[in-house]
Amino acid sequence: MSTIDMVDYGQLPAVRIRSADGAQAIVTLYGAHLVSWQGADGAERLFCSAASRLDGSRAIRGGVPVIFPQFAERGTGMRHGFARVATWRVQESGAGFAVFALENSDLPAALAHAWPHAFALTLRVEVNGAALALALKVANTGADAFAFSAALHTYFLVGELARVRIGGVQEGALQIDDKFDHIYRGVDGAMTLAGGSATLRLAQSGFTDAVVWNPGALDAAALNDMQDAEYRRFVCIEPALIEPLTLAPGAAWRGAHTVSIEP
Ligand SMILES: O=P(O)(O)OC[C@H]1O[C@H](O)[C@H](O)[C@@H](O)[C@@H]1O
Repeated sequence: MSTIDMVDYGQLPAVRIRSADGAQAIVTLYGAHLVSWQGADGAERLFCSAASRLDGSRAIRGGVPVIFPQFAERGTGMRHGFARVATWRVQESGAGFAVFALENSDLPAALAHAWPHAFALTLRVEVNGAALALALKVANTGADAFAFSAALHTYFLVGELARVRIGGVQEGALQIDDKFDHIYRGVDGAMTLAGGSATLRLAQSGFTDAVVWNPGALDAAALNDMQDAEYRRFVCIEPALIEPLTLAPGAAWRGAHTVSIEP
């Protein structure tokens, strides 16, 4: 069986993508937010907070938020941009994949007003046995250039934060035990994440940077959409394009993120 169907995720309509070999992903239309990914082994690989709102009133805490057109507070617009709080459409689907789309004309007036550019975003989500492939495309469909940043703010589920080892971002493995927030610039090779139920191999293209983030105990306690102890259950490794890129009219940019489960 290889199909997509509509399911509810909390109060949010979502698309479930299944591959013939038993992998599956769930993506809410709110944010084109990948909230669950399981390889054919049936193990969940993404963290989603039990305290997250799932009603469209604020961004989902976990999964893979799509960050566009600004990263964090590096800009004058909404923190981490509006893509994660906008409602996307299903543009296409097939064996083990779906493509989600968002254009400026889909935005509520207030958001469209605050970022008055003509754009077309697509996010392609594909799963098969032991791999997840995400591809974000940003196209300038207007008559004027615009600048944007983007990221796929992936929350990986781990067994215990202190046992996590991240390879490929620095000399030797990176270990984290509490608050950590760092942008690694010019990341081009593969990264690895050990500390979940299997080692994951991460690769990215188009995205020039990788952000590694965990709020740590104090900041997690201050977040009202995360339970206090949950910070020990995830690490964010985010393919990112931090420095704003200027896109000419008619031009497009593509960023890809693939995650493979090591046997
Ligand atoms: O709470 P959010 O708006 O989802 O942001 C969560 C985090 O995102 C990124 O990883 C940033 O580097 C962090 O500084 C930020 O705290």
